[in-house]
Amino acid sequence: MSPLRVLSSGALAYILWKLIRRLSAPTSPLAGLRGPKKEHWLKGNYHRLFQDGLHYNLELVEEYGGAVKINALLGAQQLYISDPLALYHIVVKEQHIYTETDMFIMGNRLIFGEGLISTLGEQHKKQRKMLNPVFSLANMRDLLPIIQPIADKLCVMLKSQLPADGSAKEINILPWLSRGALEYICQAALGHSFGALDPTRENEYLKAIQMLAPSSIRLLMLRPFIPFIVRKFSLYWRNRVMDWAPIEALKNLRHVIEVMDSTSKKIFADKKAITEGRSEPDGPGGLVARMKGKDIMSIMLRANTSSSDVDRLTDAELLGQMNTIIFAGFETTTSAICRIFWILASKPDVQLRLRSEIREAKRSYAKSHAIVGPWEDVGLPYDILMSLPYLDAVVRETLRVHPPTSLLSRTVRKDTVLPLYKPIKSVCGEMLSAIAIPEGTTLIMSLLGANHNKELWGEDASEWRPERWLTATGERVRLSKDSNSGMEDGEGNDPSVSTTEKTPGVKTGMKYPGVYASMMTFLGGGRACIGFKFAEMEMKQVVTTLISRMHFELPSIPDENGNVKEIYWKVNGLQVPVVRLPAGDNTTAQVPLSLRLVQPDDFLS
Ligand code: HEM
Repeated sequence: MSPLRVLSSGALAYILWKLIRRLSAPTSPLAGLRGPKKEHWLKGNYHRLFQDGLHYNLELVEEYGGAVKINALLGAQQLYISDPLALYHIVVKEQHIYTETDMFIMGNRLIFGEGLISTLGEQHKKQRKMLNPVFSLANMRDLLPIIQPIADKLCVMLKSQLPADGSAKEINILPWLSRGALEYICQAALGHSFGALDPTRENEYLKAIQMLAPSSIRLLMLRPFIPFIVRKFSLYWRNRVMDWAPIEALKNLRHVIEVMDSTSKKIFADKKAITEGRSEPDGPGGLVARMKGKDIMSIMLRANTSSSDVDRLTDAELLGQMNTIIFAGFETTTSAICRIFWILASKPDVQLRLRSEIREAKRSYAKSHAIVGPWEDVGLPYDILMSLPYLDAVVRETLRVHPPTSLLSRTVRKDTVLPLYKPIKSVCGEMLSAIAIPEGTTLIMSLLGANHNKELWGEDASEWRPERWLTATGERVRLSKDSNSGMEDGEGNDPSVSTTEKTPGVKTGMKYPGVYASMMTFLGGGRACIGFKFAEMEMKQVVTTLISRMHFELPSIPDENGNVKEIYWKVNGLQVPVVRLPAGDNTTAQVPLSLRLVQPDDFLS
């Protein structure tokens, strides 16, 4: 029998076995909960949630409330959660019960080794303890001026494509912003440049990291098999299966892993040699010298060397953080920055107001520091950049309404009861204020549903309205103690503390347990996004640099068939911007915008 036959027969047998077991199982423990009907015998409702699922996700919450029973793959039933109290229990109070799924942890371990997204329990806690200080405000402050040249270079690359007479040109900004985000994270995380902003330079690592998400998404349907394969087959047999399997995406993924692994080992060895004084950094103008040891990897290596034996991470764990951080910080940030420019292009009044605020801040900083030259060239220091009210409101509101990651899963590790802030109606009409959940149940946390919850954000929850983050006089609203004050690790995320009714996303003392204001975009608790301050800083730096020099508009010129490009964002777990038919193919990720140099009247008068 051919390897393909063996594989497909094995997969079919596994699917049938799972289906038969599920069908013959006693009534599902979630049977009393309401939710949508199964829409596909194999995929349940999953394809509706994860493929272009914005409206489907929001309608689920609207119709069934904060806890919904959904049909998952292979006949399984899962719980879809957006209730704030339930999410607080899941990510903060009882996070040891609600852990990452085996599929997530084992899949990540195969790809990234022993990094933060591949570990659980004490090992994960130990890694967070080492890494949290690396992302401190002090380190972000130091990093910002060092990475400003990336935004400047990105600006030069885009500007060089524009007509000097001020007329507009359509540019697909996605590949440029993606290259910029890659350069940001590689320099900041590794203190290493792969020359991502130089289009003439081919680089295997860059190609590999860019191929990682698409290859993994193509293998989505194989992911449920990962725990079984990892438990039952040794590394030798897993590699043999990879060799045999006639699945292109699997071979691509293997290549990606090999390239990432060999590159990061080489950079790691060089960095370790410099940290331990066995090797000299590059010359005075070189990146290593310019970084002054402020990159995340160098800080981590120094902290590790000086830590006690019990706290020290192994080389495998340190190595595992490199690709993890780059992967976690690349696609998400690219998506968020693209979204901001798309919004600015769609709302010229917002763009003008934002540009005026930035000009004012740069001029005033230049004046107080006797900096001469065009205001556009002024790089703002961290504290000023982070405190610009309108910029902050635009970034915050974009991340709230359009969270780059919309859904995350957890497995319940022991029988438990999940309390709800707002009771839901059961199948028999009873109101439930808590749900009994048996061990082994999978939960889907809807970050999207949480960020659009009308109960907490108001009737206009799904509207993009930056003013909600501003006072009547245009200052930043006061946020709760834990929302943006360096709280990094779940402590202090109690949703009932230090909130006021005027804080966006807060009602009768209840808020979502997110690390970033009251939103769930970066999650909360011990597994919250460790890089959220870096992401916020990068987004603000790129936006201020680019809109100081360039004006962005939606495409308006019809193609040869008279069709104008309309950008549409598909919510597929991650957000994918495409151009709708007939001007586009509705599939290829792209953000074509019309760009021109800034003119004197591109400011508020
Ligand atoms: C707008 C950009 C970003 C968004 C929306 C985002 C969102 C998230 C979310 C929702 C999680 C939780 C994932 C889970 O529990 O499964 C997470 C985890 C993580 N993020 Fe981010 N992230 C962003 C940028 C970054 C950046 C720039 C970095 C690195 C510099 C980063 C590094 C990480 C890491 C290492 C984790 C795993 C944390 C852990 O498990 O302890 N992220 N991120």
